[in-house]
Formats: sequence, C-alpha cells, structure tokens
Amino acid sequence: MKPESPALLRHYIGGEFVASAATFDNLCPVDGRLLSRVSEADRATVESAVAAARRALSGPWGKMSVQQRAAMLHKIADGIEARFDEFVAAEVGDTGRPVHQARSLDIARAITNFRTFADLAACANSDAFETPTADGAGALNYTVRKPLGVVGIISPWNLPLLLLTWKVAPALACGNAVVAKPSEESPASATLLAEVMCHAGVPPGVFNLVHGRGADSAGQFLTQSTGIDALTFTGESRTGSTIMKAVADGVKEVSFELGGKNAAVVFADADFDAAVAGVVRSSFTNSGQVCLCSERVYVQRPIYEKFVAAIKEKVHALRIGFPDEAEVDMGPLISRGHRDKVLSYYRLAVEEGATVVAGGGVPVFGDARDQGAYVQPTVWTGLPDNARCNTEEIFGPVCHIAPFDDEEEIIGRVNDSKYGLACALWTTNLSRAHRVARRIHVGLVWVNTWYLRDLRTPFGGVKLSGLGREGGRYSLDFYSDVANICIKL
Ligand SMILES: O=C(O)C(=O)/C=C/C=C/O
Repeated sequence: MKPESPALLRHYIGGEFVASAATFDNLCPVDGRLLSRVSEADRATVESAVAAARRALSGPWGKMSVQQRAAMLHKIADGIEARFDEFVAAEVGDTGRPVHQARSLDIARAITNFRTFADLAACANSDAFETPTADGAGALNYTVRKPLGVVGIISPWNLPLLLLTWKVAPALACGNAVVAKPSEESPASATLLAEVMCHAGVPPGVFNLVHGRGADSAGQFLTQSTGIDALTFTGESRTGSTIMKAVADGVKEVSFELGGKNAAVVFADADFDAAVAGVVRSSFTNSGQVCLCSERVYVQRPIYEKFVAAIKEKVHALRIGFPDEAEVDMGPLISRGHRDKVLSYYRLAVEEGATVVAGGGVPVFGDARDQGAYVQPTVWTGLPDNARCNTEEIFGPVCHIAPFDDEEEIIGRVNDSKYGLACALWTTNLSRAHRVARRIHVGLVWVNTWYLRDLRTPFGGVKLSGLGREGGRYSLDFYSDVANICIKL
C-alpha cells in the first residue's frame, strides 16, 4: 500500500487556508521520519497576511468591546480543549517531547494563556487623575487603551504552542490583529490553532499564520513589512538584534525574549535533596531547550563534591526515550542541525579541559531513535568561568558545576555574563534568599524552585536576554497604546 502522502501544512490568511508553491519538509526528531510538508511563504504571501490583518481592524473586530474579545478568547480556549489530544500529537510529533510534558505543560498552558488574558483584559482598569487648576474648576485626566494595530509575532520551536499563544492571547485581548510566523521546526500546533480560530468564529484576518524560515524567508519578510505596527519575538539574541535593525526605520515597538546563560546557585544551607532534584529539572527539562534552563551551576564548597556525585547519579538515571513512554524524562533535541550545535559544545568542553562527569555524546538505542536527534544529558566540571562553554548559550541538556565560597563572590560570578534572564537560588536562609535575589542582575529569580509561573508577573530579561516585559498587565501595556485624555471642567 502506497504510504500515505504526508500532509501539507498551509498558511492561514484572511480566514482561508492557503498553500504556497514552495514547501519544506518537517521531520520528526524522534526517528527522522517525514511528518509533513510545509508551505513556505514568499514576501507577497506575508504582505497579503499583513493586509488581511489591517483590513480586519476596520471590520467587526475593530468594533468589539473588550468583553466581547474576552469571550472570543474563551471560545478559542474551549476549541483547544476540544481538540486537546490532537494538539498533543502535533506538538509531540514536531518536537519529540514526552507526551506527559505536552499534556501537563505545553497544551495546558496554551489554554491558560487565552483564559488568563481574556480575564485580565476584561478587568483591566485605567488611570484617572483629578487635576487642580488655577481657576479652581479643575480638570480630569484619564487614560484609555487602544490596540497597536497589526502585530507581527515570531515564535520559537522550544515550547511552540505555549510561546505562540503567550503572545497571541494578549495581542488579541487588546484588540490587535496578528500575523504569526511559527518556527519552521514546529509548524503543526500553530496550524491546528488556526483551525480552532476559524471554527471559533474569530473574524477573518484577525489571526493570520504564515509558515517559513527566518533569514530570506517569512520571518525576515514579516519584520521588514512596513504594514506591521509592532513585533514580538522569542528566540536567539543575535536574531533579536537583526530584527531590531529591520524595524528601526519605522520605529516599531518590539518585545524580545531572547537567550540566556542562566545560573543555579546552591548554598550549603540548602535542602540538599530538593536542590539536586531542582537542578536536574532546571538543567534537563525539555532536553535543556528552555531559555530559562540552568547551564551554569554553582555549589558552595562544603557540599560541592557530594552535590556533583548526586547529580551524576540522577543524570545517569534519566530515562531517554520515546515520547509515549510513561516514565520518559527526556526526548531528543529539536533537529539534527541543533544536535550538531550541541555536540560541537560537547567536543569544545573537552578541548577547554572539562571533566565529563556524565554523558558527553550520543546514546545508541539500536532502534528507530538512532535516526533521531538524541544526545546524552551531560555534566561537566573543571572549566573556568570564562570558558566558552560557560559563557555561550548551548540550549541543550547540559550543565557545568563549579564550587564557590561566599555570597559576594558568587553574586559577582553569576552577574558576570552578557545575558541576564533567570537564576535559581537554593537556600533555607530566608534573609540570604531576599538579600541575594535582588542583587542578581536578571529578570527572573526563583528561590527553592524553578519555572514556577504566575502569569500575572513580569517575564523577560536584561542585557542580551531581551527587551521589555510580558505577563499580566505588562502584556497589556505592550500590546496596547495608552493615551491620556484631559478634560477641563
Ligand atoms: O512560561 C512562560 O510564559 C514563558 O514565557 C516561557 C518561556 C520559555 C522560553 O524558553
């Protein structure tokens, strides 16, 4: 029987699914099989999506109240819930992640993203000030939020639906129309989202999806389009810099969540077992493919040797497997190309003099996974802080563990980075927790936990880790223009 021809994933523009002549292959990183062929948008296709978004703003969408938009976001969330298993299958196919993670994190958070921003927008208050005037009659100042207009969204492959909806939800809640360009590595769940939008009755042109790559492809065409009013991007810092240059002439608003070289700091007074489990989680979750992962681990000297031994044991026990295995801890990296990058750092570490405590290579399964993009979870010691493996973002299941002696030393070492996204501190000393946390130059500090998320909090980094904050009212501030109106009484 002829193998089923792979599905063709299409763009979604102006309420219609549209194919392009050019396509690219979407491979499964578990076993390298062809999952689907994906339409690749040219500049004209991207511009047609931008035009459709512009038209939508002057249609019914532009006349909806924030309450009506909030109701629409809840319908989208309902639509994802109704097709939950399909979304899980799409995300797992594209990324090879454990099914249990896709269920409990990726798809669940997409639903939460829509519901959270529906409610936040519907309940958002505005500022008002009673202003005294010389004539004694006074004036009233109040602010109103207006949509930016057409928002370009470029989302990454590491948490595909979570991060796409983290931006789409508030953008729509604030009354914008969007053109979204998901990563070429993870097109499937975004395409399903377009189907849900269509079925939920989101007016044509409010949500548009174009597929393609970055440079010389849909991503670049979107950032260069004069028809967008703002752009939000999650991905590598150097791409963020390129995007900034592309939108500079139009002075467009940008929100960037970029790279990181995050630290985990374990003090001798930490709950040892909790810190070991926490560092394994923060270094190896999603095969280390989370911008918040800890690639630099610092452990106070009295417990250093014991900690390294404990991490080594845990890492050797990590189950690397097929996505649908109940106990699987780690799947493959997103692609052979990314695996080559991570393996180049595995080699570099040895050249730089690292001791390879665990991993350092490619697992051999003797089955279809050998055609996938798996690497061994890896632990290094013995490198200086200025080693490239300790300063450059690797974005894989790897961490380096170094000893430290005191607070002043470790605060300086953690801050000595061109990145500043996140940090995890492990200590049972409450005063130390607050004292150190506020001195770490990052956007997000977790104490005795990691990646515990309250969506009302500001999310973003400093230095090369990004520009701006999203989350809670910070998202409402980015995705809307705030105007002040002054009435003379
Ligand atoms: O959890 C979030 O809202 C979020 O933005 C995570 C970002 C992870 C990036 O790799």
